[in-house]
Amino acid sequence: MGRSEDKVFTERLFERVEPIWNSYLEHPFVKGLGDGTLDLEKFKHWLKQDYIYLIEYARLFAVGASKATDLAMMTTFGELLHGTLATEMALHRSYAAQFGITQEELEAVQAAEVTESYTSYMLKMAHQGGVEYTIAAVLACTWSYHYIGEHLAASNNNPGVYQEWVDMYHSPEFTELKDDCIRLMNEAAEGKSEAELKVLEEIVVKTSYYEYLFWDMAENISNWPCKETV
Ligand SMILES: Cc1ncc(C[n+]2csc(CCO)c2C)c(N)n1
Repeated sequence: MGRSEDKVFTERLFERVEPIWNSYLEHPFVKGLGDGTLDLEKFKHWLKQDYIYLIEYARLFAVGASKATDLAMMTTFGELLHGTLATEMALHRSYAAQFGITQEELEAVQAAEVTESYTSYMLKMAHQGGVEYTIAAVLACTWSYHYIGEHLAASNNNPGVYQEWVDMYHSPEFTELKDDCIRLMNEAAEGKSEAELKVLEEIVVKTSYYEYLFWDMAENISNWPCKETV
């Protein structure tokens, strides 16, 4: 019998999500980031929505810390929480300032449909299960951005005004955060039944699809269709 437990869990996950993540690399928004041709208005929309996304995402690490099964895991969640609130959100604030968007404006942004749906889904899963659900919910986000950052840095294109973006997501600090998430996932998967692993796998697949929808939302500068009339 072929036992999938013989493979490290995240290797199995990667095989499942690789085609989805490769589709990000073909997405016009991501391509535009990589070669510097991305329309600034689209980037500003992404930035504002991502700021809201990160606030909700940071809550997930707090849920993870509260559900952690040992002190080392709790510490890792604390570091991930700090990394998001301090490092990543600071880059967003600095980009925003560069483009004339104030911090007050950033905080007043209304979540677009995808932002709300994606963050609500992750938080729902995190609250529903043990700590492994939280880890599965955050994994695609952290890992797929690193995947994109690495790919864009390796291509010989010039990201221009988006250089800092590319640099951040494959920087040693972010590589470490991504590796922490992978390690947490494999530790949490240890000893789980195939049925339990399947549930975790579906969370990673679904969040990977949400990541694609998030790129689409930014590319199309979409928000709730009624926003102009309310
Ligand atoms: C939609 C969306 N998905 C993923 C990330 C990337 N990201 C979010 S938190 C984190 C780790 C620690 O800050 C990383 C890499 C993003 N910014 N926006």
